[in-house]
Amino acid sequence: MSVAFSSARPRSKGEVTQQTIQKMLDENHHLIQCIMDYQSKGKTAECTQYQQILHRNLVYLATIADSNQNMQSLLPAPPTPNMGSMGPGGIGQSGGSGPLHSQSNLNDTMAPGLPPTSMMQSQMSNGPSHAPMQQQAGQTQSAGTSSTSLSLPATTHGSASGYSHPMPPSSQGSMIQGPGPGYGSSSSSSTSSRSNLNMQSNTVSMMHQQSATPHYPSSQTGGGQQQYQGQQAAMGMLGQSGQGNSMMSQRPMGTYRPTQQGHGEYSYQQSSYGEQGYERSFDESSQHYYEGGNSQYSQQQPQYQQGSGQQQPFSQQQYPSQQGYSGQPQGYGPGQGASSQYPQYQQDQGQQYSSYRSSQAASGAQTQRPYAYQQGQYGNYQQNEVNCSWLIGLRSHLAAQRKTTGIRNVTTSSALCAKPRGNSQKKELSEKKLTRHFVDHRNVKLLAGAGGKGACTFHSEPRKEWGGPDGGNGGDGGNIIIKVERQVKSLAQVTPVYKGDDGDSGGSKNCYGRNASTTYIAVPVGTVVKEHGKTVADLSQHGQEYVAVFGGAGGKGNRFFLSNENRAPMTATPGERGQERVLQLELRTMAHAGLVGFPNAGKSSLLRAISNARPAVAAYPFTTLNPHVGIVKYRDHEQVAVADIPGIIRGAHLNRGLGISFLRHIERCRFLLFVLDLSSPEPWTQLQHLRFELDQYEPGLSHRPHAIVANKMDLPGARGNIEALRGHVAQRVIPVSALTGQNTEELIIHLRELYDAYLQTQGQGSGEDKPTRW
Ligand SMILES: Nc1nc2c(ncn2[C@@H]2O[C@H](COP(=O)(O)OP(=O)(O)OP(=O)(O)O)[C@@H](O)[C@H]2O)c(=O)[nH]1
Ligand SMILES: [Mg+2]
Repeated sequence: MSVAFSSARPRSKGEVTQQTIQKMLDENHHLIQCIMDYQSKGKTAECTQYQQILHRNLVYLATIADSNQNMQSLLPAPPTPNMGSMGPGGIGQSGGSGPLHSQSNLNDTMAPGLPPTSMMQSQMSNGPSHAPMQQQAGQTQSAGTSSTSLSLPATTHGSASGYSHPMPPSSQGSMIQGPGPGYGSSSSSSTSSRSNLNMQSNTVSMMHQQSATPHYPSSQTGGGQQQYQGQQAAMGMLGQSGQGNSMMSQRPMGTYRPTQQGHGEYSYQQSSYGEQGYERSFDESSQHYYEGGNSQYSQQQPQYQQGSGQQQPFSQQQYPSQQGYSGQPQGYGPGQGASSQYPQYQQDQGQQYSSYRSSQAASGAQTQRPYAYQQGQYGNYQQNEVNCSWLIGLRSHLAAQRKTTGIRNVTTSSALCAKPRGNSQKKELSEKKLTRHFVDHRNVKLLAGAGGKGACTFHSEPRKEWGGPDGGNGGDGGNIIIKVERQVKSLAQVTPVYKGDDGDSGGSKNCYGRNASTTYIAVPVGTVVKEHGKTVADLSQHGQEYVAVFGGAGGKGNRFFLSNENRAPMTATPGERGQERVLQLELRTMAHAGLVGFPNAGKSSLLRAISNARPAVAAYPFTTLNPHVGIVKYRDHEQVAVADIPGIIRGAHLNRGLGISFLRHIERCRFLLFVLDLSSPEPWTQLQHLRFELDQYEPGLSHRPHAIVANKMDLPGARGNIEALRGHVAQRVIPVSALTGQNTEELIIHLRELYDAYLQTQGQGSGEDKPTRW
């Protein structure tokens, strides 16, 4: 630790006087005002700049404080009655003997002009209880052990010889390393953290001092309390560093700062930073820098508390989050009965730290300190009260301003910062829009690309004037291919005319023209290509292609006509024209079963009841204007596709109603479900008309495997019709209610029976195309 201080000392650049520090404090004050001004004006960039400068100053001040604190070792022990028996100092720091203490070295390099007083020492240091320890350490080191903290053995702090507290090593060591199970730092980790101390010693010291400072206070009297508050504020100003405070006021002195403990705390501090997910940058980190000190402070306290078995329940209450300490060894009892000693201080402390820390934790920690310093000793700190207050204000200001201005305040990766999105569930398209986008018939004119013309050129170059013909051939024209794409659901995107690309012309130097690229027309699965009413292609599988028109061949260049008879052919042919066709594209819905019925029979309702499809349902005819396909799933993962076909009325084959154009969708259905409205009179007549219309569209279509679904059984009169219907038809009748879902299970089971029967016929090689398995 001492090495860390030594490394920081050069930064002070010469003699540091109280005037210098005061000047810097004034500068900080000015900076704060500027920051607030800019903040109010909304100039965040300037704000950030000034905040960084301020942070730098604060760190610098803390560094000076660190470098000067070791004067403590020269100073007499503070008048603490508890010192010998309790507290960290009482803990015995006998170890001054340890090589870890570099107090003697630091004394040599102590800044001149700093008035070391016992009072200051006591104020700054962590306490009187440490003073003896440090003295002892100094003595021991002068006896020859002048090694620095760099020579710390790679052992735990508690066991380090240089920091041999008289107490059981386990107590201090466990506290420093910490952490215990709750923090999980091991001795190796604490050791490794030590290696970083050179860089972070200031931080350590500041944080440590912060934690140490509150111990003095033992605010016993009201007047002294006020003084102490000033002192506390100063601490808050300088990164809540007690050292900084002492520096400002009195040039002070070494705080109580057992080096190893500082290391240990530091190492713990590092881990705590990691746990807190530090992702803020400079100005933000500065805040946490102090907060870290604070937290460290609050974490350190429990260690002491736990050292005293009597305080343990209290500490647990105050630090519920640090239950990992509960298993710490005890017997390090500085704070016996201290909690009742500083009730007022607790309150004040809580107020001071309330802006960035749980005041209760801090105050609770304070109460563990037995160091009963007299308030009179802090009289010199009164002069800093103003500075303290405004720096305390600064912190709260900065914290508040960061929040208001959003300067590096949050991480955008947080879910809380994510842009709120609306309901991801898209609104269902209305039937009208669906109809507009659903096209199941197209006439297309296809013109393949023409071939490129051949070139007629002759080679010529110096000394080779007659190089012969070198005209290249033209490229072939582009084909047009109709290709099935699974993603395409209708023929809406098919345009009336397609023109293939022409091939490039040939060039000189025997350059051939480039062949034109192929033009693809994407169509949905189930598209039938017809020409003059005759089916030329049935595209029922994804990826199937049909070359509708071929591009023209490219022309020949004059090089092609070179012969012995004609050494200089002047002939070059143009490219051929591409093929031209007019085709009809028809989409036939691919489904296993088709729902056929009159309008308002409840087809769409039934499909909704037995599948996941969501066709529109309304109490008016021709609600459904294009087919919808739903999938009925079974436990054995078999799936049956059911298509909802627009309603058919009597005379549909004469183009009444919607006509029978949509009946093409039934063509691919392997079995049919005739849906009858049982609430209507004589429902069997509906079945007769439906069959008639189907046969008008395609003879024999009504004789496909089918079932009769008697819908709307929930309505009155339907039950009477069911028996009459059964008397008129020989096929199976399944009474259901699509509205209530009544008996839909029987329909689903029967659907599976039809499906299985269909599969069996397929297995026997009926020769029919197998519908796409959904
Ligand atoms: N009470 C009762 N009403 C039903 C039942 N099934 C359908 N409906 C009603 O009948 C009306 C027509 O239902 P749809 O499912 O749109 O009939 P559809 O056969 O698809 O009609 P189109 O699409 O025009 O051919 C709606 O008001 C439904 O609520 C049923 O089982 N019981
Ligand atoms: Mg419908």
